[in-house]
Amino acid sequence: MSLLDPLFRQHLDRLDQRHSRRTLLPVRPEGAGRIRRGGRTLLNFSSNDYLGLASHPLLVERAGDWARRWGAGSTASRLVCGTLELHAEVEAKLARLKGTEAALLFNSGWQANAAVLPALFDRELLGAESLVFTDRLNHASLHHGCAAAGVRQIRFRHNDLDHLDSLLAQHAGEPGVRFIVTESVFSMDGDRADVPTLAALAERHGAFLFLDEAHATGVLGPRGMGLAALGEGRVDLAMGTFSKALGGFGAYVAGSQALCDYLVNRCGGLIYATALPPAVLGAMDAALDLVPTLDAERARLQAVAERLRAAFHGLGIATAGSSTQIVPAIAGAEEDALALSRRLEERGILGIAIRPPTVPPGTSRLRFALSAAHTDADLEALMDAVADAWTPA
Ligand SMILES: Cc1ncc(COP(=O)(O)O)c(C=O)c1O
Repeated sequence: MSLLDPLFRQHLDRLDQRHSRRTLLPVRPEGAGRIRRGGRTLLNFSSNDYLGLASHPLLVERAGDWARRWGAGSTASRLVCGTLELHAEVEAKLARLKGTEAALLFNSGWQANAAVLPALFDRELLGAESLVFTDRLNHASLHHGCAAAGVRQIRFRHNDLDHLDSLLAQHAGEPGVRFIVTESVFSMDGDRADVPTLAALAERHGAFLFLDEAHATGVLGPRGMGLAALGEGRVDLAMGTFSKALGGFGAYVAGSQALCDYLVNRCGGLIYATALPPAVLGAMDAALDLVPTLDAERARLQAVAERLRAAFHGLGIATAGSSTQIVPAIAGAEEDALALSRRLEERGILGIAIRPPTVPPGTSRLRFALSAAHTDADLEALMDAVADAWTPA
């Protein structure tokens, strides 16, 4: 019993009343887009394992091999003695693939965003408060980074670059470095940002462009290296993760050498955290070998997503602005999304309900994430189950 348990319980009761309480439900991965939960095998359309690499033998083998050769832990932070030759090798390989001068590994995407943004908005570095323009639907970790830095966000309407342009113009006379902070693929709507236009706006308004590529890395852009790698304009910092299409864990920042060297000296989340361990680095290294070879899987993923969207539209189900492997089915009310998710589970499909505060109120949804591991028969099963379970509002 902790001192605050009565308050914790009150809070949980309120969440129960609003159908908003979350719980942790253990599952067992079964590979090939399937998991086992509550004694049943379910087709999993809720993971971010877009290329099916989480169980790929090359990643598993190299993770095990590097752990056996170099140990279970990295034993210290990057700046003490935790930077193994392996970190430097993976960073160099990643920078080559991304076409940037340098890359820097972080322990997770959340940690990278929460720690890198405050380092960039540093008043000592910039001499003034930053002007930070952010997409309204940015991921929680980007909000957290802004909040940790104590900056006020100037929010533009989701993916509305005319609105961003007008806000930048509106603040033109004010002192301070401008930052545009956004994502290339939005995790809950599955839509993309227009990166070349973002880069042009950044150029015109003298702004630093920070692009979160968590859901694009591995899936979009040349050799799956994300939309910043298109090279259509300057992206000052591309952040991405190894935890989604790359099948493992951890994150990266790719950009100039000076940017990465600065972060090594100023970014608390890198300086004061133990470095990633060899097994994780082994999986990263193997993913970087595989991902450039997976153009056929990427093309299929997009084609399958297109089919799913068409099927949903045929049923009258809105899919927000989805144009990627993430296809939301908007239910509206939280309890409707939860009921739908339960009905799908009865039909052998895992489609998790996503609710506020992760998405705006009134837009609770099932977020379906497709994977190259899903077969055509899996997709048919999903479409049949949704057609069966969906009750129009
Ligand atoms: C856009 C975005 N950025 C960052 C993260 C955090 O990445 P990680 O899961 O590696 O901590 C996520 C994860 O969901 C995300 O969707």
